[in-house]
Amino acid sequence: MWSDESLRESASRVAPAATPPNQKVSPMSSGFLKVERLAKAYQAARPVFADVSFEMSRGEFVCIIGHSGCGKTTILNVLAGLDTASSGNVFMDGREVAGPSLERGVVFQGHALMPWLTVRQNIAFAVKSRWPDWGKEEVKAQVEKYVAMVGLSHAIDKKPSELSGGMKQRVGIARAFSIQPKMLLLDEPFGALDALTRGTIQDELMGIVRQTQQTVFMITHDVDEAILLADRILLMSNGSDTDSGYRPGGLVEMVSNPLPRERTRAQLHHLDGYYELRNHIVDFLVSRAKAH
Ligand SMILES: Nc1ncnc2c1ncn2[C@@H]1O[C@H](COP(=O)(O)OP(=O)(O)OP(=O)(O)O)[C@@H](O)[C@H]1O
Repeated sequence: MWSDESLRESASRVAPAATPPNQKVSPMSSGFLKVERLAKAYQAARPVFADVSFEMSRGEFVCIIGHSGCGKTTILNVLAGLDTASSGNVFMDGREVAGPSLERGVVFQGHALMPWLTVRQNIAFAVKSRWPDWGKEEVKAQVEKYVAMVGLSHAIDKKPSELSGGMKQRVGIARAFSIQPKMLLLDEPFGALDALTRGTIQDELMGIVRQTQQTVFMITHDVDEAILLADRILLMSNGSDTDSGYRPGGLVEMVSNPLPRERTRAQLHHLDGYYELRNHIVDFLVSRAKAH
């Protein structure tokens, strides 16, 4: 009912002159992010997933949901350029993703802050890496802007050991946003947080994403989190042994979120279509994600 079957393709081309010689140019680059027939196999005969193709538009928020081990983190790492696929290609903004880049911000469940640096210094480190020519004042203004965005101005000169788990995760988010990446990749960023903190940070993230029109790809196990945040939800199955042999995991469905984009956590349950959408995703996880 909500499935987006149309992976739009257009003939618009990226100027070859702007492309380094070792990078391919996507022949079809209508999507800001274009994932083409991605597969990953640690054992050749039993790929974790195969034939994963999807597109994302600029400014779109996409969540991916699937059971443990189906390959979500592997896909995110390939999008980040931190891992390579066994086959297939990823193009972002018309260029092939061939390695890590400051054009992509990544936030993992563990916040990965440098413990000997303050919040300000942690974020300044990222900002200076992104814009090495910037002066002190420019860096300071950028750091303070993004720390304020996650509500941590009062803790800007504290070290990670002086912060709660939620605060540390906010710093990770501020750091990822501060380099103004073309794309943000979030791997269960709130997985380790208590429900109350998680809810607050979900609201904050949603506000910042709407304000900055950031393109986001996020892994979550939380169906409500996906419904709150995502414009589209990708449903992924696990590889499994069937009567006709091993079948790799892959994308089973792309679900468009029909709820109004300006939704909030408090009103989510009252919106028309919420329970239908939730039941659809839960049914997938219970009965289709592992069965073929
Ligand atoms: N280096 C590796 N060598 C062999 N197998 C691996 C390696 N890395 C990951 N795998 C396997 O690949 C599969 C996919 O792993 P991945 O972490 O991408 O799954 P996931 O869907 O993100 O899981 P989770 O929800 O538990 O984080 C798993 O079965 C995992 O055991």
